[in-house]
Amino acid sequence: MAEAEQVDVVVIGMGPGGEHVAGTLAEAGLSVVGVEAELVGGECPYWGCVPSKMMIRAGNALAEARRVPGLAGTAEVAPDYSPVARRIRDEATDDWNDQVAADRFTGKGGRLVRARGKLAGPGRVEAGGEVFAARRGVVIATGTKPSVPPVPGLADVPYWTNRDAVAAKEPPRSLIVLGGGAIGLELAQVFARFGTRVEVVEAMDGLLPAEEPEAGELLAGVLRREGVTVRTGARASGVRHAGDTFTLALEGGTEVTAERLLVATGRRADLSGLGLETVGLDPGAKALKVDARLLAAPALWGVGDVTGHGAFTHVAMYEAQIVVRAVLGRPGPDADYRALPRVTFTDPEVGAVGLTERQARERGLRVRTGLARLPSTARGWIHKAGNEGLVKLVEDLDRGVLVGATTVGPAGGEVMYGPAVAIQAEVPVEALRHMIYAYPTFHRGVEDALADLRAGEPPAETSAG
Ligand SMILES: Cc1cc2nc3c(=O)[nH]c(=O)nc-3n(C[C@H](O)[C@H](O)[C@H](O)COP(=O)(O)OP(=O)(O)OC[C@H]3O[C@@H](n4cnc5c(N)ncnc54)[C@H](O)[C@@H]3O)c2cc1C
Ligand SMILES: NC(=O)c1ccc[n+]([C@@H]2O[C@H](COP(=O)([O-])OP(=O)(O)OC[C@H]3O[C@@H](n4cnc5c(N)ncnc54)[C@H](O)[C@@H]3O)[C@@H](O)[C@H]2O)c1
Repeated sequence: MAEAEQVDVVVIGMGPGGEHVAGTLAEAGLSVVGVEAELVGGECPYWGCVPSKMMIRAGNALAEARRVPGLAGTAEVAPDYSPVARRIRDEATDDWNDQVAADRFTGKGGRLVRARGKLAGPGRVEAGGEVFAARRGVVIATGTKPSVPPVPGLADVPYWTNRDAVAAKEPPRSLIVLGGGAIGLELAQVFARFGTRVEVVEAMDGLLPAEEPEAGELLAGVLRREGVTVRTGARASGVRHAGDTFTLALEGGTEVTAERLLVATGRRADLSGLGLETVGLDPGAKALKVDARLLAAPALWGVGDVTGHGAFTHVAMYEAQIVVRAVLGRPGPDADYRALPRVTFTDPEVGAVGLTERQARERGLRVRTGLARLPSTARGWIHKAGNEGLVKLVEDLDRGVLVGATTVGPAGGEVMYGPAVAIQAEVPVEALRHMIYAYPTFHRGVEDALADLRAGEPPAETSAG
């Protein structure tokens, strides 16, 4: 084996999490090797957040134009996907070329190794035929891959993942979306708005099943009104592909056909091949288990999707900051996921933070919930077309603080920020009730939901004690 080159830190995986750790440490003067098998920047800029949000921006523009009748006259809407495809190539991905990102890292003094990296014992990493010995430690930030369910026939057909959907130059004529989570719903709505006949097939009883059921129900109604077929509680029993048609068979005998099939049934960390066994860790685990300092083993940190704390770029960046502090020996708080925010960028957006009612009850909390419907607020009523939304709050009755909030609406992701601060800072609900909420904003729905918490108080005999 080649003699090991001494460096300070090796980062395996240069997505948003790894790139932030590696770049910041290199800027701080450490000798840092960043190992990347595909593109520096990872899933988010090339096949995830950024291009998908460009698609959504375009779809939303079409939807707003279609809302002109009844509000402001007439508008002729003729969808054309080519500006979207062009923008994804020219502005988001440089045609899937990461030179700018690679230069950004090496410009900070880092060394990039384009290869698949793996551990070769504590503090040692093999990559591209070289071995590195890291004095301060190794960071694993290898992200996730699409998780493809074991539906008979699926592995043998040319299904799409998010990568194919983002790279498409035209919307398909028809599309089956397997999975009604964040990826499935965001992309289903965009393509439908560009004229694709879309059918969403979700195994659980509602859309976005990890979030409050009220949010999934509201979204299902919106999508159906936009012409999307939504099937929930639908289990796929087989898939076949012939000519240019996919046929998805559902338990119960129904068959669904379309030109394309998008599999959006979650993501999984792939720990095999990372050499985790060489440091005494389980390569068959579902995620890299880390502690509140993001340590998986002595001087071995995990960052981002691979840790299983929530597959979001903001989680990767947050964890990266904690690891940077740890490597540099700077003080700072442990990781704290109480106010973990999520936004599904459908229209309406589904903002969520902290616990759902169900999660709070499962933790044994005595909860009280409050719900406000956006169309009943002044701003929602004024907004009219496209005003679907709600605010749902979950209070820990014993502590008198919010532990969860869901904010669905035209600006649902932005409205969530207020409740997020309240949850993180444990602001008493009593104090939230006596704040001034600007009129007529969408976030006044939070005030209404707080009032509903009061109205929804359990009867005196059960609430005592
Ligand atoms: C369609 C879509 C839309 C999304 N939208 C949003 C959004 O709006 N907001 C949001 O917060 N999140 C969104 N996400 C999630 C977001 O993309 C991820 O949470 C984020 O990219 C995770 O960053 P990461 O650094 O953990 O991993 P990744 O971005 O997955 O990067 C990991 C990197 O490691 C590399 N790698 C893996 N194994 C090795 C190895 N052995 N050696 C070397 N390199 C390796 C990979 O090639 C990859 O570049 C979206 C995801 C998808 C798919
Ligand atoms: N806006 C955002 O922040 C954003 C956008 C896209 C993705 N992401 C991240 O990427 C992750 C992955 O997204 P995703 O949508 O693939 O996963 P997801 O876990 O959010 O949703 C997957 C859905 O597929 C369903 N499903 C699983 N197996 C199925 C089957 N055999 N048949 C039918 N349905 C099935 C699940 O019940 C679930 O509803 C998200 O959880 C999120 O963390 C974030």
